[in-house]
Amino acid sequence: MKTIRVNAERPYDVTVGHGAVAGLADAVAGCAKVAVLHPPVLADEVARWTAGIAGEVIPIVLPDGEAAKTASVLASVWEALADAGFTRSDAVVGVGGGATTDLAGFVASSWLRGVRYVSVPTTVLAMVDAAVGGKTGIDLPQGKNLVGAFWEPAAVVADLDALATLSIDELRGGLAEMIKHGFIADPRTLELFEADPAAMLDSASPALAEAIERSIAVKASVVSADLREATSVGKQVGRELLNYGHTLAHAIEKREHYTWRHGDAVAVGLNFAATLSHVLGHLSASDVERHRAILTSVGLPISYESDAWADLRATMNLDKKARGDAVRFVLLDGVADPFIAVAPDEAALATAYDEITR
Ligand SMILES: NC(=O)c1ccc[n+]([C@@H]2O[C@H](COP(=O)([O-])OP(=O)(O)OC[C@H]3O[C@@H](n4cnc5c(N)ncnc54)[C@H](O)[C@@H]3O)[C@@H](O)[C@H]2O)c1
Ligand SMILES: O=C(O)C(=O)C[C@@H](O)[C@H](O)[C@H](O)COP(=O)(O)O
Ligand SMILES: [Zn+2]
Repeated sequence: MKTIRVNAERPYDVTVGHGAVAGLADAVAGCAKVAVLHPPVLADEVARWTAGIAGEVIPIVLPDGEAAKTASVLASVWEALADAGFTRSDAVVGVGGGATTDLAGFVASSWLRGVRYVSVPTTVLAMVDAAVGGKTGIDLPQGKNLVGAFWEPAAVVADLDALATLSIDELRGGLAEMIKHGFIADPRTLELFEADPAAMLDSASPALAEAIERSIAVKASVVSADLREATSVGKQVGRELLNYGHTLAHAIEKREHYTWRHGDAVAVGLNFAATLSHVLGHLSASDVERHRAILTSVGLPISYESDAWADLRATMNLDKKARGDAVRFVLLDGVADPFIAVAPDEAALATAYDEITR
């Protein structure tokens, strides 16, 4: 078992390892009621994992996956909490993938203006990224994660045993964020992928466990330094760093009406961001090729539709990094050497997109 400290506004621990969920009862000790939000597929696990909780457990079943991140689901959970007489001595727990933890965290941030929140991520993506760092929220038809709050968990419990039931496609989606962490901050992660891509697709492999721990450490370190994502400037890159690949990824997700896996969209977005870095004269061609090789070695997509650029470019204007009508990208000069590009040349953007189309 490993404990990784997040030292932002309200310090908390991420506990990661086989059997970590045994720590859940302690994380909600003293809470009279514990609302446990989860997708239908995890009902049995939730019953087992919450059996040792002293307070009253109130399971709330959410729609599966991204369908949970809507205003109507949010409102329905608020009403369930009201009906249950949920007060400030109670706690919200999110058990599931990143969609569940994003919604559950937002519920906790907004109920009575904020109650205790504990995150129990059950996908690779949620363990290494979504459950850590306090970004919560929902989607709108107009754009991804457009409504939300920063609300830090009191604890994150990442039990690697939970990954045993995850489909290979969902596991793979999480690898995209890990590869992102590798390129922005941790070359050793890239070496782990290059040494044994198949091990990264095996939920029980020690190599995946090591890479997950490294990835959580990257995320913890970045959000500890800049929880609220202050505007980054040039080579001074704070939390916006974690948005590498996401400007295009979120536009694809919106275009696909949130039916694409986030991780798959991020994989395409990483290829785009690397290619754009190269087109603008920064990243070397071999480093772009390294992105493509690692992403494809684990079966992630790197291309998107050739006729979609105008639509995707328009959506980017609502990206949260944009300021006024200046769209901004996290780009790389090299591995672990990021910078912020403000309003890059439109022709360069189109050229880079053209290079990643199928
Ligand atoms: N807040 C953040 O910092 C942050 C970071 C990255 C991603 N995100 C968000 O996370 C979401 C993506 O998360 P995700 O990839 O985990 O998707 P997800 O939450 O939709 O989960 C993927 C699927 O796996 C199922 N599942 C979850 N755990 C399982 C398990 N142990 N066994 C079997 N099935 C299981 C879910 O029911 C779902 O069908 C997106 O909404 C993205 O925007 C947020
Ligand atoms: O934690 C962050 O900050 C990130 O950017 C991590 C991303 O992987 C994640 O998808 C996040 O939800 C995107 O944030 P957004 O502010 O662009 O919606
Ligand atoms: Zn992401």
